[in-house]
Amino acid sequence: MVETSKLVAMVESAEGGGRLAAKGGEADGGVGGADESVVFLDLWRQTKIPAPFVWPRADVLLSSSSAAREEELDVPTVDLGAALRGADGMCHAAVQVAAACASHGFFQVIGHGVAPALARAALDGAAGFFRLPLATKQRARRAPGTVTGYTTAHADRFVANLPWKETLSFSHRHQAGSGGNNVADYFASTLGNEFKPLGDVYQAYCEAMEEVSLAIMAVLGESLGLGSGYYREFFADSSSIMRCNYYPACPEPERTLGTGPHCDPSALTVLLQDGDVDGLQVLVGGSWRPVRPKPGALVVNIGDTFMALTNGRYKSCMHRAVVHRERERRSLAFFLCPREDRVVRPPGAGAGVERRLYPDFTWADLMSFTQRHYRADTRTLDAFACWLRPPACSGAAPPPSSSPPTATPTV
Ligand SMILES: C=C1C[C@]23C[C@H]1CC[C@H]2[C@]1(C)CCC[C@@](C)(C(=O)O)[C@H]1[C@@H]3C(=O)O
Ligand SMILES: O=C(O)CCC(=O)C(=O)O
Ligand SMILES: [Fe+2]
Repeated sequence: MVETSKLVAMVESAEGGGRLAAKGGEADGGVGGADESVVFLDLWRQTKIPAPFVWPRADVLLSSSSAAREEELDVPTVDLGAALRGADGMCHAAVQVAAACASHGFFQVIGHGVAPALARAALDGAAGFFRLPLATKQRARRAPGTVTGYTTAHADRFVANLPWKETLSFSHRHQAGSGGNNVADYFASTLGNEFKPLGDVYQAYCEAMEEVSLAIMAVLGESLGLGSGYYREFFADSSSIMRCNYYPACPEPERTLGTGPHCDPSALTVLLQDGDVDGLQVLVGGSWRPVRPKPGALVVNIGDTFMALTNGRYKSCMHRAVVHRERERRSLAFFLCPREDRVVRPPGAGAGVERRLYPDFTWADLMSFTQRHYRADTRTLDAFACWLRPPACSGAAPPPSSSPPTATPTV
Protein backbone atom coordinates (compact mmCIF):
# COMPACT_ATOMS: atom_id res chain seq x y z
CA MET A 1 0.00 0.00 0.00
CA VAL A 2 1.06 3.63 -0.12
CA GLU A 3 2.23 3.86 3.40
CA THR A 4 0.25 6.82 4.49
CA SER A 5 1.56 6.57 8.02
CA LYS A 6 5.15 6.74 6.74
CA LEU A 7 4.37 9.66 4.47
CA VAL A 8 2.68 11.49 7.29
CA ALA A 9 5.68 10.74 9.53
CA MET A 10 8.01 12.10 6.83
CA VAL A 11 5.85 15.13 6.46
CA GLU A 12 5.95 15.71 10.18
CA SER A 13 9.70 15.19 10.49
CA ALA A 14 10.04 17.39 7.39
CA GLU A 15 13.43 16.03 6.38
CA GLY A 16 13.99 14.97 2.76
CA GLY A 17 16.78 12.46 2.34
CA GLY A 18 18.56 11.01 -0.70
CA ARG A 19 17.29 11.35 -4.21
CA LEU A 20 16.88 7.66 -4.87
CA ALA A 21 16.26 5.95 -1.59
CA ALA A 22 13.49 3.54 -2.48
CA LYS A 23 11.94 2.65 0.81
CA GLY A 24 11.94 -0.82 2.21
CA GLY A 25 8.85 -2.78 3.19
CA GLU A 26 6.73 -1.28 0.47
CA ALA A 27 4.05 -3.89 0.39
CA ASP A 28 3.32 -4.41 4.05
CA GLY A 29 -0.11 -3.83 5.39
CA GLY A 30 -3.52 -3.66 3.81
CA VAL A 31 -5.68 -0.95 2.39
CA GLY A 32 -6.81 1.63 4.87
CA GLY A 33 -10.29 2.94 5.32
CA ALA A 34 -11.93 6.21 4.44
CA ASP A 35 -9.65 8.03 6.88
CA GLU A 36 -6.76 7.52 4.42
CA SER A 37 -8.62 9.44 1.72
CA VAL A 38 -8.94 12.26 4.17
CA VAL A 39 -5.19 12.17 4.82
CA PHE A 40 -4.35 12.53 1.14
CA LEU A 41 -7.02 15.09 0.43
CA ASP A 42 -5.59 17.03 3.35
CA LEU A 43 -2.11 16.73 1.89
CA TRP A 44 -3.25 18.23 -1.39
CA ARG A 45 -5.09 20.96 0.49
CA GLN A 46 -2.33 22.17 2.80
CA THR A 47 -1.34 25.81 2.60
CA LYS A 48 2.34 24.85 2.58
CA ILE A 49 3.75 21.82 0.84
CA PRO A 50 5.33 19.13 3.04
CA ALA A 51 9.15 18.93 2.91
CA PRO A 52 9.37 15.67 0.89
CA PHE A 53 7.64 17.49 -1.97
CA VAL A 54 10.18 20.31 -2.11
CA TRP A 55 12.53 19.90 -5.09
CA PRO A 56 16.06 21.34 -5.36
CA ARG A 57 16.07 24.91 -6.59
CA ALA A 58 18.01 23.93 -9.71
CA ASP A 59 15.21 21.60 -10.79
CA VAL A 60 12.34 24.02 -10.19
CA LEU A 61 14.14 27.11 -11.39
CA LEU A 62 12.03 28.96 -13.89
CA SER A 63 9.07 27.02 -12.60
CA SER A 64 5.42 27.65 -13.31
CA SER A 65 5.10 31.39 -13.02
CA SER A 66 8.27 32.45 -14.84
CA ALA A 67 8.01 29.69 -17.43
CA ALA A 68 4.57 31.01 -18.26
CA ARG A 69 6.45 33.99 -19.64
CA GLU A 70 8.80 31.79 -21.64
CA GLU A 71 8.16 31.55 -25.31
CA GLU A 72 6.24 28.45 -26.30
CA LEU A 73 8.38 25.77 -27.92
CA ASP A 74 7.97 25.76 -31.66
CA VAL A 75 6.94 22.19 -32.41
CA PRO A 76 5.88 21.16 -35.94
CA THR A 77 2.32 20.01 -36.50
CA VAL A 78 2.43 16.79 -38.47
CA ASP A 79 -0.65 15.67 -40.39
CA LEU A 80 -0.51 11.92 -39.88
CA GLY A 81 -3.55 11.23 -42.06
CA ALA A 82 -1.97 13.04 -44.99
CA ALA A 83 1.31 11.16 -44.41
CA LEU A 84 -0.47 7.81 -44.64
CA ARG A 85 -2.58 8.81 -47.65
CA GLY A 86 0.15 9.61 -50.13
CA ALA A 87 3.78 10.20 -51.01
CA ASP A 88 3.59 14.00 -50.82
CA GLY A 89 2.08 13.96 -47.36
CA MET A 90 4.63 11.39 -46.19
CA CYS A 91 7.50 13.36 -47.63
CA HIS A 92 6.38 16.56 -45.92
CA ALA A 93 5.82 14.76 -42.60
CA ALA A 94 9.23 13.07 -42.81
CA VAL A 95 10.99 16.41 -43.31
CA GLN A 96 9.10 17.90 -40.36
CA VAL A 97 9.89 15.08 -37.92
CA ALA A 98 13.53 14.83 -39.06
CA ALA A 99 14.10 18.47 -38.15
CA ALA A 100 12.28 18.22 -34.80
CA CYS A 101 13.92 14.93 -33.79
CA ALA A 102 17.42 16.11 -34.62
CA SER A 103 17.02 19.03 -32.20
CA HIS A 104 14.57 18.37 -29.35
CA GLY A 105 12.50 15.33 -30.31
CA PHE A 106 9.07 16.94 -29.75
CA PHE A 107 6.33 17.40 -32.33
CA GLN A 108 2.55 17.17 -32.42
CA VAL A 109 0.22 15.20 -34.62
CA ILE A 110 -3.18 15.98 -36.08
CA GLY A 111 -5.21 13.88 -38.51
CA HIS A 112 -4.43 10.93 -36.23
CA GLY A 113 -7.90 9.39 -36.48
CA VAL A 114 -8.55 9.04 -32.74
CA ALA A 115 -12.27 9.63 -32.26
CA PRO A 116 -12.82 12.78 -30.15
CA ALA A 117 -15.45 10.90 -28.13
CA LEU A 118 -12.89 8.21 -27.23
CA ALA A 119 -10.31 10.81 -26.19
CA ARG A 120 -12.97 12.57 -24.10
CA ALA A 121 -14.06 9.32 -22.47
CA ALA A 122 -10.46 8.46 -21.56
CA LEU A 123 -9.87 11.91 -20.04
CA ASP A 124 -13.17 11.90 -18.17
CA GLY A 125 -12.51 8.35 -17.00
CA ALA A 126 -9.24 9.49 -15.46
CA ALA A 127 -10.92 12.46 -13.80
CA GLY A 128 -13.52 10.13 -12.30
CA PHE A 129 -10.95 7.58 -11.17
CA PHE A 130 -8.82 10.11 -9.30
CA ARG A 131 -11.92 11.44 -7.51
CA LEU A 132 -12.58 8.00 -6.00
CA PRO A 133 -11.85 7.35 -2.33
CA LEU A 134 -8.23 6.41 -1.74
CA ALA A 135 -9.21 2.96 -0.49
CA THR A 136 -10.84 2.18 -3.85
CA LYS A 137 -7.87 3.48 -5.85
CA GLN A 138 -5.56 1.47 -3.62
CA ARG A 139 -7.09 -1.75 -4.90
CA ALA A 140 -4.84 -1.15 -7.92
CA ARG A 141 -1.80 -0.07 -5.91
CA ARG A 142 1.53 -0.56 -7.63
CA ALA A 143 3.40 -3.69 -6.62
CA PRO A 144 7.05 -3.06 -5.72
CA GLY A 145 9.41 -3.31 -8.68
CA THR A 146 6.65 -3.03 -11.28
CA VAL A 147 5.55 -0.10 -13.37
CA THR A 148 1.81 -0.71 -13.30
CA GLY A 149 -0.75 0.34 -10.73
CA TYR A 150 -1.85 3.36 -8.75
CA THR A 151 0.57 5.58 -6.83
CA THR A 152 0.22 8.79 -4.88
CA ALA A 153 3.28 11.01 -5.23
CA HIS A 154 5.41 7.87 -5.73
CA ALA A 155 5.48 7.89 -1.93
CA ASP A 156 5.76 4.11 -1.91
CA ARG A 157 9.08 4.32 -3.78
CA PHE A 158 10.93 7.47 -2.84
CA VAL A 159 11.49 9.59 0.25
CA ALA A 160 12.47 12.91 -1.34
CA ASN A 161 11.59 14.99 -4.39
CA LEU A 162 8.10 13.56 -4.38
CA PRO A 163 6.08 14.60 -7.43
CA TRP A 164 2.86 16.51 -6.84
CA LYS A 165 0.71 13.95 -8.64
CA GLU A 166 -1.26 10.73 -8.56
CA THR A 167 -0.85 8.23 -11.37
CA LEU A 168 -2.55 5.09 -12.64
CA SER A 169 -0.48 2.99 -15.04
CA PHE A 170 -1.21 -0.24 -16.86
CA SER A 171 0.43 -2.22 -19.58
CA HIS A 172 -0.89 -2.75 -23.06
CA ARG A 173 0.46 -5.66 -24.98
CA HIS A 174 -0.10 -5.91 -28.68
CA GLN A 175 -2.48 -8.77 -29.41
CA ALA A 176 -2.58 -10.30 -32.85
CA GLY A 177 -6.08 -10.33 -34.30
CA SER A 178 -9.02 -8.99 -32.34
CA GLY A 179 -10.65 -10.07 -29.12
CA GLY A 180 -7.72 -9.38 -26.78
CA ASN A 181 -8.78 -7.58 -23.66
CA ASN A 182 -5.66 -7.17 -21.57
CA VAL A 183 -6.45 -3.66 -20.38
CA ALA A 184 -10.14 -4.30 -19.70
CA ASP A 185 -9.22 -7.45 -17.80
CA TYR A 186 -6.69 -5.52 -15.72
CA PHE A 187 -9.37 -3.04 -14.61
CA ALA A 188 -11.85 -5.75 -13.72
CA SER A 189 -9.33 -7.92 -11.91
CA THR A 190 -7.65 -5.19 -9.86
CA LEU A 191 -10.47 -2.73 -9.21
CA GLY A 192 -13.52 -4.98 -9.47
CA ASN A 193 -16.07 -5.90 -12.11
CA GLU A 194 -17.82 -2.57 -11.80
CA PHE A 195 -14.70 -1.03 -13.42
CA LYS A 196 -15.02 -3.18 -16.56
CA PRO A 197 -16.72 -0.35 -18.56
CA LEU A 198 -13.84 1.99 -17.70
CA GLY A 199 -11.44 -0.78 -18.67
CA ASP A 200 -13.21 -1.07 -22.03
CA VAL A 201 -12.61 2.65 -22.62
CA TYR A 202 -8.89 2.28 -21.94
CA GLN A 203 -8.71 -0.92 -23.98
CA ALA A 204 -10.03 1.02 -26.97
CA TYR A 205 -7.85 4.04 -26.17
CA CYS A 206 -4.66 1.94 -25.94
CA GLU A 207 -5.48 0.21 -29.23
CA ALA A 208 -5.95 3.64 -30.82
CA MET A 209 -2.67 4.85 -29.32
CA GLU A 210 -0.86 1.78 -30.61
CA GLU A 211 -2.16 2.48 -34.11
CA VAL A 212 -1.11 6.14 -33.89
CA SER A 213 2.34 5.13 -32.60
CA LEU A 214 2.87 2.67 -35.45
CA ALA A 215 1.81 5.31 -37.99
CA ILE A 216 4.38 7.66 -36.43
CA MET A 217 6.94 4.86 -36.67
CA ALA A 218 6.24 4.72 -40.42
CA VAL A 219 7.03 8.43 -40.70
CA LEU A 220 10.14 8.10 -38.51
CA GLY A 221 11.38 5.20 -40.66
CA GLU A 222 10.89 7.24 -43.83
CA SER A 223 12.60 10.23 -42.28
CA LEU A 224 15.70 8.13 -41.58
CA GLY A 225 15.77 6.60 -45.05
CA LEU A 226 14.85 3.15 -43.72
CA GLY A 227 11.40 2.94 -45.30
CA SER A 228 8.01 3.04 -43.62
CA GLY A 229 8.04 -0.62 -42.59
CA TYR A 230 11.31 -0.82 -40.66
CA TYR A 231 10.25 0.45 -37.24
CA ARG A 232 6.62 -0.60 -37.74
CA GLU A 233 7.87 -4.17 -37.82
CA PHE A 234 10.19 -3.67 -34.87
CA PHE A 235 7.25 -2.41 -32.78
CA ALA A 236 4.58 -4.69 -34.27
CA ASP A 237 4.59 -6.84 -31.11
CA SER A 238 5.07 -3.92 -28.73
CA SER A 239 4.53 -4.04 -25.00
CA SER A 240 3.52 -0.55 -23.98
CA ILE A 241 2.60 1.38 -20.85
CA MET A 242 -0.35 3.68 -20.47
CA ARG A 243 -0.32 6.23 -17.67
CA CYS A 244 -3.04 8.57 -16.42
CA ASN A 245 -1.57 11.58 -14.58
CA TYR A 246 -3.48 13.77 -12.14
CA TYR A 247 -1.80 16.94 -10.85
CA PRO A 248 -3.79 18.53 -8.03
CA ALA A 249 -3.69 22.31 -7.53
CA CYS A 250 -0.71 23.17 -5.36
CA PRO A 251 -0.26 25.91 -2.73
CA GLU A 252 3.43 26.42 -3.57
CA PRO A 253 3.90 25.53 -7.25
CA GLU A 254 7.26 27.29 -7.41
CA ARG A 255 8.81 24.84 -4.92
CA THR A 256 7.71 21.51 -6.37
CA LEU A 257 7.08 19.69 -9.64
CA GLY A 258 4.32 17.47 -10.97
CA THR A 259 6.85 15.37 -12.86
CA GLY A 260 10.54 16.11 -12.32
CA PRO A 261 13.07 16.72 -15.11
CA HIS A 262 13.53 13.49 -17.05
CA CYS A 263 13.84 11.85 -20.44
CA ASP A 264 11.31 9.09 -21.12
CA PRO A 265 13.11 5.72 -21.09
CA SER A 266 10.56 4.24 -23.52
CA ALA A 267 10.68 4.56 -27.33
CA LEU A 268 7.96 7.07 -28.10
CA THR A 269 5.46 8.97 -25.95
CA VAL A 270 2.05 10.10 -27.18
CA LEU A 271 0.54 12.62 -24.78
CA LEU A 272 -3.00 13.92 -24.54
CA GLN A 273 -3.42 17.00 -22.34
CA ASP A 274 -6.82 17.76 -20.86
CA GLY A 275 -8.47 21.10 -21.49
CA ASP A 276 -6.42 24.27 -21.62
CA VAL A 277 -4.27 23.78 -18.52
CA ASP A 278 -0.63 23.81 -19.56
CA GLY A 279 2.17 22.16 -17.60
CA LEU A 280 4.48 20.30 -19.97
CA GLN A 281 7.83 22.06 -20.44
CA VAL A 282 10.86 21.07 -22.51
CA LEU A 283 14.41 22.20 -21.82
CA VAL A 284 15.75 23.73 -25.02
CA GLY A 285 18.69 26.10 -25.24
CA GLY A 286 18.89 26.37 -21.47
CA SER A 287 15.30 27.47 -20.87
CA TRP A 288 12.13 25.61 -20.06
CA ARG A 289 9.74 26.10 -22.94
CA PRO A 290 6.05 25.27 -22.54
CA VAL A 291 4.21 23.01 -24.98
CA ARG A 292 0.64 24.19 -24.53
CA PRO A 293 -2.36 21.96 -25.23
CA LYS A 294 -3.86 22.37 -28.69
CA PRO A 295 -7.39 21.14 -29.27
CA GLY A 296 -7.39 17.84 -31.15
CA ALA A 297 -3.59 17.49 -31.24
CA LEU A 298 -1.43 14.86 -29.56
CA VAL A 299 2.06 15.74 -28.35
CA VAL A 300 4.72 13.21 -29.36
CA ASN A 301 8.27 12.86 -28.11
CA ILE A 302 11.21 10.57 -28.74
CA GLY A 303 12.29 8.46 -25.76
CA ASP A 304 15.67 7.02 -24.78
CA THR A 305 14.97 3.66 -26.44
CA PHE A 306 14.35 5.28 -29.82
CA MET A 307 17.40 7.49 -29.34
CA ALA A 308 19.42 4.29 -28.85
CA LEU A 309 17.77 2.72 -31.91
CA THR A 310 19.08 5.63 -34.00
CA ASN A 311 22.49 5.68 -32.28
CA GLY A 312 21.77 9.14 -30.91
CA ARG A 313 20.65 10.75 -34.17
CA TYR A 314 17.16 11.42 -32.87
CA LYS A 315 17.07 13.08 -29.47
CA SER A 316 15.26 12.12 -26.32
CA CYS A 317 14.92 15.52 -24.69
CA MET A 318 14.60 16.57 -21.08
CA HIS A 319 11.14 17.64 -20.01
CA ARG A 320 9.02 18.05 -16.87
CA ALA A 321 5.50 18.98 -15.78
CA VAL A 322 4.83 21.95 -13.52
CA VAL A 323 1.76 22.45 -11.35
CA HIS A 324 -0.47 25.42 -10.64
CA ARG A 325 -1.73 27.22 -7.59
CA GLU A 326 -5.37 27.30 -8.60
CA ARG A 327 -5.86 24.72 -11.30
CA GLU A 328 -5.60 20.96 -11.34
CA ARG A 329 -4.41 19.24 -14.50
CA ARG A 330 -4.72 15.84 -16.15
CA SER A 331 -2.77 14.19 -18.91
CA LEU A 332 -2.69 10.74 -20.52
CA ALA A 333 0.68 9.38 -21.59
CA PHE A 334 1.06 6.34 -23.83
CA PHE A 335 4.62 5.03 -23.75
CA LEU A 336 5.38 2.83 -26.76
CA CYS A 337 7.93 0.18 -25.77
CA PRO A 338 9.38 -2.79 -27.65
CA ARG A 339 8.54 -6.36 -26.70
CA GLU A 340 10.51 -7.06 -23.53
CA ASP A 341 13.08 -9.39 -25.07
CA ARG A 342 13.73 -7.50 -28.30
CA VAL A 343 17.33 -6.36 -28.62
CA VAL A 344 17.59 -2.61 -29.05
CA ARG A 345 20.37 -1.89 -31.52
CA PRO A 346 20.61 0.59 -34.40
CA PRO A 347 20.29 -0.73 -37.97
CA GLY A 348 23.58 -1.70 -39.52
CA ALA A 349 25.23 -2.11 -36.13
CA GLY A 350 28.19 -4.38 -36.41
CA ALA A 351 29.17 -3.06 -39.82
CA GLY A 352 31.60 -0.89 -37.92
CA VAL A 353 30.78 2.27 -39.83
CA GLU A 354 29.75 4.35 -36.86
CA ARG A 355 30.91 4.38 -33.26
CA ARG A 356 28.17 2.92 -31.06
CA LEU A 357 26.95 5.33 -28.39
CA TYR A 358 25.02 2.71 -26.42
CA PRO A 359 25.41 -1.02 -25.93
CA ASP A 360 22.73 -3.47 -27.05
CA PHE A 361 20.01 -3.89 -24.46
CA THR A 362 16.53 -5.24 -24.01
CA TRP A 363 13.53 -3.18 -22.90
CA ALA A 364 13.04 -5.63 -20.02
CA ASP A 365 16.45 -4.64 -18.66
CA LEU A 366 15.94 -0.89 -19.07
CA MET A 367 12.49 -1.11 -17.51
CA SER A 368 13.72 -3.10 -14.54
CA PHE A 369 16.61 -0.64 -14.16
CA THR A 370 14.10 2.22 -13.80
CA GLN A 371 11.83 0.30 -11.46
CA ARG A 372 14.40 -1.34 -9.19
CA HIS A 373 17.70 0.51 -9.33
CA TYR A 374 17.42 4.01 -10.70
CA ARG A 375 14.82 6.75 -10.63
CA ALA A 376 14.26 7.73 -14.26
CA ASP A 377 15.65 11.22 -14.71
CA THR A 378 17.71 13.23 -17.13
CA ARG A 379 20.58 10.74 -17.41
CA THR A 380 18.79 7.41 -17.36
CA LEU A 381 20.30 6.06 -20.57
CA ASP A 382 23.90 6.93 -19.66
CA ALA A 383 23.48 5.49 -16.17
CA PHE A 384 21.92 2.37 -17.66
CA ALA A 385 24.75 1.92 -20.19
CA CYS A 386 27.20 2.28 -17.33
CA TRP A 387 25.29 -0.28 -15.26
CA LEU A 388 25.23 -2.76 -18.15
CA ARG A 389 28.88 -2.39 -19.02
CA PRO A 390 30.77 -0.80 -16.11
CA PRO A 391 34.11 -0.46 -18.00
CA ALA A 392 32.33 1.79 -20.51
CA CYS A 393 31.37 4.15 -17.69
CA SER A 394 33.37 7.35 -17.90
CA GLY A 395 32.28 8.52 -14.48
CA ALA A 396 29.53 10.71 -15.91
CA ALA A 397 26.80 8.52 -14.47
CA PRO A 398 26.23 7.71 -10.81
CA PRO A 399 27.34 4.28 -9.58
CA PRO A 400 24.74 1.57 -10.06
CA SER A 401 22.93 0.48 -6.95
CA SER A 402 23.14 -3.22 -7.73
CA SER A 403 24.38 -5.67 -10.30
CA PRO A 404 23.30 -5.74 -13.91
CA PRO A 405 21.54 -8.76 -15.41
CA THR A 406 23.80 -11.76 -15.84
CA ALA A 407 23.17 -12.08 -19.58
CA THR A 408 24.73 -8.74 -20.44
CA PRO A 409 24.27 -8.13 -24.15
CA THR A 410 27.43 -7.43 -26.10
CA VAL A 411 27.93 -4.66 -28.59
C1 LIG B 1 9.64 2.84 -17.64
C2 LIG B 1 9.00 3.85 -17.09
C3 LIG B 1 9.55 4.73 -15.98
C4 LIG B 1 8.46 5.74 -15.81
C5 LIG B 1 7.22 4.97 -16.15
C6 LIG B 1 7.60 4.25 -17.41
C7 LIG B 1 7.60 5.28 -18.53
C8 LIG B 1 8.07 6.68 -18.12
C9 LIG B 1 8.80 6.87 -16.79
C10 LIG B 1 8.63 8.18 -15.97
C11 LIG B 1 7.23 8.71 -16.10
C12 LIG B 1 9.55 9.27 -16.41
C13 LIG B 1 9.50 10.42 -15.36
C14 LIG B 1 9.95 9.99 -14.02
C15 LIG B 1 9.07 8.85 -13.45
C16 LIG B 1 9.71 8.34 -12.19
C17 LIG B 1 7.76 9.49 -12.98
O1 LIG B 1 7.79 10.64 -12.42
O2 LIG B 1 6.67 8.96 -13.03
C18 LIG B 1 9.02 7.76 -14.55
C19 LIG B 1 8.25 6.47 -14.46
C20 LIG B 1 8.40 5.60 -13.28
O3 LIG B 1 9.47 5.03 -12.99
O4 LIG B 1 7.35 5.43 -12.66
O1 LIG C 1 1.95 15.38 -17.79
C1 LIG C 1 2.71 15.77 -18.67
O2 LIG C 1 2.47 16.74 -19.38
C2 LIG C 1 4.01 15.05 -18.96
C3 LIG C 1 4.26 13.85 -18.09
C4 LIG C 1 5.49 13.11 -18.49
O3 LIG C 1 6.42 13.68 -19.01
C5 LIG C 1 5.54 11.66 -18.28
O4 LIG C 1 4.60 11.08 -17.68
O5 LIG C 1 6.55 11.04 -18.71
FE1 LIG D 1 7.87 12.21 -19.82
